[in-house]
Amino acid sequence: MKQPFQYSDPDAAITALAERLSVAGETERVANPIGRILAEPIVADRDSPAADVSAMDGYAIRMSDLRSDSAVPVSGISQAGSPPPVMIDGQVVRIFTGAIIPAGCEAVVKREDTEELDSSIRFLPAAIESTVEGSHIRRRGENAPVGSGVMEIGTEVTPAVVAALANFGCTNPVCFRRVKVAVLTTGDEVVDPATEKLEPWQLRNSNRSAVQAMLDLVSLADVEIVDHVRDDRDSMQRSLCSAITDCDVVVLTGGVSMGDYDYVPETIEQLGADIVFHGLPIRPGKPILGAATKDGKLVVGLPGNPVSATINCHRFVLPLLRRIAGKHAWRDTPSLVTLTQPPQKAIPLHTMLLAQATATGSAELVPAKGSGDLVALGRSDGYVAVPPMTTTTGPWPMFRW
Ligand SMILES: Nc1nc2c(c(=O)[nH]1)N[C@H]1C(S)=C(S)[C@@H](COP(=O)(O)OP(=O)(O)OC[C@H]3O[C@@H](n4cnc5c(N)ncnc54)[C@H](O)[C@@H]3O)O[C@H]1N2
Ligand code: MOO
Repeated sequence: MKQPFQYSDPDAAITALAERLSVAGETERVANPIGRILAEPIVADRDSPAADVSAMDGYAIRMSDLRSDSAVPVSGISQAGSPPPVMIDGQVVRIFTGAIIPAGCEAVVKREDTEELDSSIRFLPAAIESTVEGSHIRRRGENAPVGSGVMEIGTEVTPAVVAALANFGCTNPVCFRRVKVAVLTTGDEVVDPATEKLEPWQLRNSNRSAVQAMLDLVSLADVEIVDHVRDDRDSMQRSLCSAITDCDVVVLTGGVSMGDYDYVPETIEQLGADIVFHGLPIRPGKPILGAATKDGKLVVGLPGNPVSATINCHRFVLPLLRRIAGKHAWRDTPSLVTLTQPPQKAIPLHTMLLAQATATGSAELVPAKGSGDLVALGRSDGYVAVPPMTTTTGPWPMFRW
């Protein structure tokens, strides 16, 4: 670990590492694109809306018929799903939301602004006062004219995007391929979570579960390799070498600090990757390591302590993964929260404190004994990032799991 730190804050370190990474190139057509990143711009295949349509249930009128002294006959119906009727001079057409505006119609009057008689209507004062030319008419192409850009390359496909794509007939867009990830945990003391009988010097592998679960949630990654590496140089070299060869991203946990068996940093360098930072002014996670291979693959060495590994996987790996996956807006956009009580100690590090959301814009710190406290981790909704030497309640950014 280098002191002084190469970067003064986590965002600067993330940016420096991001600049060294290769962004997704390969693409594929995807039938269920939710959570994926568009690799082609989506263009309107027709005007949206495709014709002038009514925004209300009511009556299609000519402005010259808008009078309060006598009833106006209703001569036809325009309903969604059918072509419109011809509009006869001096008569109105009953129209429904989404139905096509008949030729000659200049405005739509809401049904509740009329008195409906047997085969005619009277306009109520509200209609006379508020109706102007174009009232309640959605114009052809006002959302997007045919041929215009609807969605850009690099957009993440959310349910809202799926709706927009469906509207333009795009059900299987071209997306960037998923990012291949290797998850390597380390440590002779670490055993499989299913192990029932453990010695006091053993502990269950919670980092593997945390990292894998986090990657499963983002839909951008395929975890191709999950490996546990013993604390010896050869095993580390073998595992890391095949992980770097087969995957775009390698996430390691443990073995990055100053211990005699912390082989991660030297092995990363031996395999030809450049260490962009090793050690940052953050807590938890001071020994974190970020590296990039010559061909732009990402290698992150997360500190082994479970709270540190989990928080820093979220803080560092996820945004960089989104970047590699081709997402345009890859950085986190945490919302601001005010803490219900101030942090207890001012320390000269960027601190990430486990927290529970209590209400919109407010969060409570989860009491934690340190970065091995998995109970506190499990009770948290995320973490709040507090700048160095700060004991005020914020508002500070809250990152949610
Ligand atoms: N001399 C120094 N010692 C340490 C420093 C330092 O700056 N100077 N930093 C401390 C900090 S902060 C952390 S965090 C740890 C990180 O150390 P490592 O990344 O080398 O992690 P390990 O030593 O391998 O493990 C730490 C801790 O976490 C447990 N662990 C490891 N892997 C797992 C896993 N997969 N699941 C659950 N728990 C795991 C491990 O048993 C240890 O208890 O270094 C400090 N030391
Ligand atoms: O990353 Mo460490 O968790 O600050 O103990």
